[in-house]
Amino acid sequence: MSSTTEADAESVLRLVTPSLDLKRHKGQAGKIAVIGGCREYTGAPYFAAISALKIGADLSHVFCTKDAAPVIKSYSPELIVHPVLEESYTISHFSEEERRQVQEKVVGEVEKWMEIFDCLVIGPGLGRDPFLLECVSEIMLLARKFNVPFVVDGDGLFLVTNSIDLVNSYPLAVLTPNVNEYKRLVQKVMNCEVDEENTGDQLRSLAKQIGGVTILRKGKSDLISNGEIVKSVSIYGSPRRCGGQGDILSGSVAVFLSWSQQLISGHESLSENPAILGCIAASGLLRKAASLAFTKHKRSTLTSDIIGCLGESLEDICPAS
Ligand SMILES: NC(=O)C1=CN([C@@H]2O[C@H](COP(=O)(O)OP(=O)(O)OC[C@H]3O[C@@H](n4cnc5c(N)ncnc54)[C@H](O)[C@@H]3O)[C@@H](O)[C@H]2O)[C@@H](O)CC1
Ligand SMILES: Nc1ncnc2c1ncn2[C@@H]1O[C@H](COP(=O)(O)OP(=O)(O)OP(=O)(O)O)[C@@H](O)[C@H]1O
Ligand SMILES: [Mg+2]
Repeated sequence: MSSTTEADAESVLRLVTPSLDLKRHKGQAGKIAVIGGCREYTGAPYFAAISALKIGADLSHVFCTKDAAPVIKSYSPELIVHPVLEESYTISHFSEEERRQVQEKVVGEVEKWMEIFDCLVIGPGLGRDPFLLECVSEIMLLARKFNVPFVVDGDGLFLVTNSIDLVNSYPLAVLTPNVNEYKRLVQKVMNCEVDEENTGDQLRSLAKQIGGVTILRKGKSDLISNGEIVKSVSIYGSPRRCGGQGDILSGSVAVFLSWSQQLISGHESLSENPAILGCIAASGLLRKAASLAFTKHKRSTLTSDIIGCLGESLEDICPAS
């Protein structure tokens, strides 16, 4: 029997979005890092990182490969871009020992910054290069060591599906699979097919089997579970399915999760789960922005149009003053 209940996403957005306060200094509204961006994909990490800023985070970093960095920098001077990740082709002539040194260097470059981040987004446009994914596995372990929450999306989910221990039992991990990514996750972890009749129950079992991580299953309705409760967000969005909307979502979850954590750590009476709140808020806002962008642009609506509507949509719910 399913016990999925529709979340009141607007109330959650009002609850977790901090007021703009002149006493606050740079950084207090959130420092986010996206781990992603390779030769093929530069749009995805940009969409995730810029969405975080547009919603209200103070700083947004991107850790990507050397080829991707100048491209991502050229999209926006607002992003702090670190060209540190390496793909196999750049080290193909290296010995085992030299490869180990490169991996240590890559992970060291991220470690220098790890403590300052409120949340990581791991995977948008990461690609599937084996050496790069090995380094990213180490970065995930490092984030767990530092207790930094992370959102796993895109190719990060490809990595995690094949090495579930990377996220198993980490309560600060959020997975945001699309239809294909969810199917692979269910097949690998539960050894069965997606059950469209019992979506909520299956999602809850999956999250439980991965030790209580939070999963946001994207689709016609977004479904969210941490293995205990199941929430849905079904606010009308947009009929356009252009690529990149999931990237907006992953960057948004990172910001709202950080804000929820801040809120809850300051209020002992609040017992809500910050990852669940972050997912509900992000899903609600993305859908509202997608709907607004669609009323303006109809069939030509693109991901950048939706990003352009994030501010107006949030303002509608939580006015800045
Ligand atoms: N503008 C951009 O840069 C965008 C990049 N994106 C990125 O694209 C990547 C894939 O995301 P999708 O949502 O398309 O993933 P899906 O898993 O939904 O689909 C990808 C398809 O391509 C195949 N595929 C991908 N990489 C492959 C590889 N190395 N070898 C063999 N087959 C491969 C998969 O099997 C699948 O059929 C992610 O990193 C994602 O973040 C998307 O977010 C869309 C926008
Ligand atoms: N059928 C649908 N109807 C309405 N909204 C949807 C539908 N499918 C997805 N969405 C919305 O679009 C958002 C992105 O989901 P989508 O499945 O496109 O992610 P994705 O494939 O990872 O995207 P990306 O191209 O960025 O990788 C979801 O949060 C959801 O709100
Ligand atoms: Mg995606």
